[in-house]
Amino acid sequence: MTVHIGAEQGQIAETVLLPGDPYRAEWAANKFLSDVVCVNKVRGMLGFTGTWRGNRVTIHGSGMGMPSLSIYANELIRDYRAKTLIRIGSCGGMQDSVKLRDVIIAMTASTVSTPSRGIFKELNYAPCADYSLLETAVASAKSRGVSYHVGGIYSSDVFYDERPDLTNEMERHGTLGVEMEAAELYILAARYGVRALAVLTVSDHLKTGEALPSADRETSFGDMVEIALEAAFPST
Ligand SMILES: O=P(O)(O)O[C@H]1O[C@H](CO)[C@@H](O)[C@H]1O
Ligand SMILES: O=c1cc[nH]c(=O)[nH]1
Repeated sequence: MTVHIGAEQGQIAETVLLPGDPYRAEWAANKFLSDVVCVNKVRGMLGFTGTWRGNRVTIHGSGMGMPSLSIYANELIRDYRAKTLIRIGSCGGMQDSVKLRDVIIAMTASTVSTPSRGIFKELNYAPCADYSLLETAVASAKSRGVSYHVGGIYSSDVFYDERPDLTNEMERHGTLGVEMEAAELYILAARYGVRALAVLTVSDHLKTGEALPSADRETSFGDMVEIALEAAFPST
């Protein structure tokens, strides 16, 4: 057990899928995994371990925002020895070409700040996805025939943005979407020598104002879950 995760040693798999929403973790575990066991309930941040095509997988909520993700990712990596961490999140679309329910596979994540800012000081570190996960996720998205995009996203510290000037610059520089966790996940993965990726589904759009209801964010993003699983366990 750790401060924030009640699982016993051995109850967390080496591969962990990380939705922000703990109820999405519960939905995805019950829908896609077999032999599912709930391994964490501390603070309502649900985690489940099961198997997918014979491979052990944990699906665990990360909460919203990089400080929360950082707590869970640190404990999963340092205390439970997680080796592959894939965020399965919702995001806001930032380009006209990006539509509601499209999948975004995040190559890199820009930020204003992260919990690691204190370490990097004046350095603008470029957080990036693990290439092997990225490559297999793209192949999976392609073979599933979903509408997907690969490129840079923005990991924001705020959901309610007060800096439209920055949003404009982000859009102008091709940023595909905005969410709130991937950059710190990529940084922690680099620090501890593990693999990370973020596969996102567009739940709303900054330019059109469209938005999916919260029930859809919780339970309707199956393609991104299967893309994440296929990325972690590519069939050879
Ligand atoms: O749907 P999740 O995975 O929580 O991701 C997005 O949704 C939350 C904001 O509503 C933030 O956590 C953001 O990153
Ligand atoms: O962080 C997020 C997630 C979804 N949509 C947004 O606009 N921001």
